[in-house]
Amino acid sequence: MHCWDLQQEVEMLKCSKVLLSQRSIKFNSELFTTVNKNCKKMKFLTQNEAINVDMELFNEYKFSVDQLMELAGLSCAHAIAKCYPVERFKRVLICCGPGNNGGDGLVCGRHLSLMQYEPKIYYPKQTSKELYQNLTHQCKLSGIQFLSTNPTLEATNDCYDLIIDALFGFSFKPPIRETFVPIIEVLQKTTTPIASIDIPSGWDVEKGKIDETYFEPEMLISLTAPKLCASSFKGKYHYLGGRFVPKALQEKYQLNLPEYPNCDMCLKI
Ligand SMILES: [K+]
Repeated sequence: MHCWDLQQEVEMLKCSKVLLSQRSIKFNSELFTTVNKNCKKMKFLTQNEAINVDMELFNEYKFSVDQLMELAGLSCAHAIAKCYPVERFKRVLICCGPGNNGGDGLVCGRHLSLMQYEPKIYYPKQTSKELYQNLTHQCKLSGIQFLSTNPTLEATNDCYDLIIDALFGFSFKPPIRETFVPIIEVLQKTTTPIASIDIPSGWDVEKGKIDETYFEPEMLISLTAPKLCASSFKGKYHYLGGRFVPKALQEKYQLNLPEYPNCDMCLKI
């Protein structure tokens, strides 16, 4: 990828009146940003903004959790399949947390199994809510095995080609509670690539890597819009998923999302 000065690039686009549907630009050596077709920088959300967008989708737009989770999990499965082809990354471990991020992981697993992957799920803190019970039931009937103990470092290195991190999303508040410390420690040391859903688990939603408990995923799939911590993501693949935000809501929060190509569920940013 070329190094560009953002301002110069925007000026150039303005002058030449070229409309580009999306463009990834690397500037200041590390920080990636994307400019939409109106040359506006995509917004990276604070934790409160992410929670407010979420609440508005449910309260004002009357979406149900099931609806959005299905689309979010499906978009993650599509993004993963683009970067990790099933021929080489068949054996997938999905680590699911207690909230909606974990639910996205369950949905993603079901879709990956339909795409011929062989996922297994580690889901240490299950809830009795009907939605999660149903998602778990669907995974089991799809032939997905649930692990009863924390996977060891050796198992993650030898028995899996890819790990999906669906432990925590935008509601995470550090520090990591006891139940999840062992799996986070394994994720820090494993040599198997990790794809994180929405937030790399353990990262502060806004400040990113604030203590030694963090791991570096190879892939990040930001849902709805990237959160502030995504600006310090250094992995190979950053995707946007969750193509369900109505235009009016995008405008209200000035998300400046890039255009998704055609009917794709996800977009490389
Ligand atoms: K996550």
